[in-house]
Amino acid sequence: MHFVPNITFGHPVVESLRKQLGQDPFFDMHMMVSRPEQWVKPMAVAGANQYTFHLEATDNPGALIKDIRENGMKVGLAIKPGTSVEYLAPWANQIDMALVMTVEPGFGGQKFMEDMMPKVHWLRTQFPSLDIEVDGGVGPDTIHKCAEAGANMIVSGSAIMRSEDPRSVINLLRNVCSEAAQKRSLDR
Ligand SMILES: O=C(CO)[C@H](O)[C@H](O)COP(=O)(O)O
Repeated sequence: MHFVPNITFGHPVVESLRKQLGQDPFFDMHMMVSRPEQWVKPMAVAGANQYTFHLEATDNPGALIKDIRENGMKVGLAIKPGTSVEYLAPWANQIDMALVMTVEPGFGGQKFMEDMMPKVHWLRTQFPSLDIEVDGGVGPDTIHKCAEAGANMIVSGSAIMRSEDPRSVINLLRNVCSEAAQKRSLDR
């Protein structure tokens, strides 16, 4: 299970969830912040497994990637809808996950931007084994587009939280992604 805690709560949530959960969760911290450099150490100390920062928020992605690794975490690199995927490509071999935002960062409940799917498809074609995540407006109505484009990780907020049966929504989202990934591996 991957947890993507909201930065509003920050690293105390990581510490407290780690204590409460009787399992070993994977914490990916999606840092929708300016100056992401300043939170690497606190997140590592709090027990984060992966640190995802925005390409737009730093002048030196290479140094930040190195720092995250030296602090024992995996690296995620996110781009906003207005950022071309070509800016992410030079870093793709140095990261564990590329995150394509399918809404403007800020808040949940926004409309899924289908026109981000070519970015996902291009990344999947160029980097077949890279983890590719989509975030924003993802739910039962949009998951097929994400999975077919090549996303294997998703963030889904409102579609799950507003459902009367969150478990079945989670299962559906999971199954659609796994089936698409299986099909891709058979096609290769
Ligand atoms: O934080 C976000 C945007 O800034 C996420 O997109 C959001 O939390 C996901 O929620 P939803 O599925 O409702 O779009």
